[in-house]
Amino acid sequence: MSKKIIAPSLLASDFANLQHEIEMVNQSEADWFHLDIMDGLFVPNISFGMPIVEAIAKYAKKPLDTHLMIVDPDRYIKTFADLGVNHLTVHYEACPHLHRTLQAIKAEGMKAGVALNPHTSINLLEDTIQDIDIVIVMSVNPGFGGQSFIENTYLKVRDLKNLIERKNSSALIEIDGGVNATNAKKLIDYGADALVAGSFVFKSEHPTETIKQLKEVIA
Ligand SMILES: O=C(CO)[C@@H](O)[C@H](O)COP(=O)(O)O
Repeated sequence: MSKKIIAPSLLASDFANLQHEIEMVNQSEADWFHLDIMDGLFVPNISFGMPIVEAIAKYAKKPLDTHLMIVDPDRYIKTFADLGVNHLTVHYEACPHLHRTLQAIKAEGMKAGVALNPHTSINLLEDTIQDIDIVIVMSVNPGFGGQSFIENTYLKVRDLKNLIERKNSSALIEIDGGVNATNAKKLIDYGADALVAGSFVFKSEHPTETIKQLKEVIA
């Protein structure tokens, strides 16, 4: 069975101690860094941009899994590649030419991801799933950390897994929003490969131990 992945979201970290938070993830059993880029247009919140991604890239020793919650993401594909990002995920809802966008991400040497809002059907990936490396299934409405997990996500993950198998795609399924030690195992059982965890990790008393706990739960 392939290794299951935990990706702490730095959105919930202490930005005043960012280097310390990055080192914590470096030293932990986490697999990826998850970076949430929000523009205040696609989502009603602004998070952080290029200078912070550059600072993170300087210290991070694990892949940078970057989730663009922005309109017109094509404008910044090369910039993120130059900053050292490994996975670049765009929103289905923000890409009128999704196939072209995926090719452009891959041409820059990054894994190409597509994120689906809670209202967006997995069936819309029928014609692109073979070109996708990662599908982020949003289990909250994007824009904020610390929200409650949407229960319908389990069935969506199951249906997406079926689509991936039916189409012989190698896409990984990543779940983002409200992930904790209670829902993690069930998400993996329904077909998830990677789990993003923000508040559950960074707001806990011992983040390294919390990451270890998540890894054990999904092993
Ligand atoms: O993309 C997003 C929110 O839009 C997520 O990555 C959250 O940052 C996850 O945070 P928690 O729900 O785990 O606190």
